[in-house]
Amino acid sequence: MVRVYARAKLPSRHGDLEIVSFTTRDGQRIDDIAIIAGDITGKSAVPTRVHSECLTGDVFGSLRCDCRDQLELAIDRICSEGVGLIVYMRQEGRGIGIAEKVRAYELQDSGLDTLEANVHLGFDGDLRSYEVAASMIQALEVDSVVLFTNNPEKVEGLQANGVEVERREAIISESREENVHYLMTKKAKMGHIL
Ligand SMILES: Nc1nc2c(ncn2[C@@H]2O[C@H](COP(=O)(O)OP(=O)(O)OP(=O)(O)O)[C@@H](O)[C@H]2O)c(=O)[nH]1
Repeated sequence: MVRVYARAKLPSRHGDLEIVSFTTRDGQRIDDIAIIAGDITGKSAVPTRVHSECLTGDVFGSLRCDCRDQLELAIDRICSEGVGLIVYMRQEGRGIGIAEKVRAYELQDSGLDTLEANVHLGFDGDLRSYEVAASMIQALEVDSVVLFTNNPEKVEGLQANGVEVERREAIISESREENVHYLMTKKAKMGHIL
């Protein structure tokens, strides 16, 4: 479904990485990207994080969620192992986009939890699909992955789209006063394993 479009070196403050972009089969550029450490082509049990964009956390360091902590744990892990993959999916706000996510935060500030806020706005709790992520992993010719996630739906979503997940590894950051309610809601209502 997707193919590699371009790849370039990405020296980073974490270590030497590579960035890869993709197109659909009919040539449309997609915004989702892969960040790679080492040589993953044809490899099994590649340490892999499929990360959903979180502008507030990933870029601005918001403490409302654990997104940035998880991203940094994953980058440090693949850099220290010298091999691994981060598939960075532009599925901001579990797929509702940044404008609606801010509205969802507004609703959470007045007492709703993260799921109730989505529902109040007329969305399902999670709109993400893992079809494109799976296709990117396949386009990179990765044989199988060790997936860093606490979300069983992510494992199932990749497997359903043909990715061999050798095993899941938890990716747990320190909970903070600002995100403990969010983390507890993910555990209680969204099946996350913390
Ligand atoms: N709609 C909505 N999205 C949120 C909220 N907080 C964080 N997000 C988004 O949630 C996504 C991350 O999802 P999480 O449920 O934290 O984690 P996950 O990716 O399902 O699971 P892990 O692999 O364990 O991290 C990112 O796209 C964030 O922008 C929120 O309160 N509402």
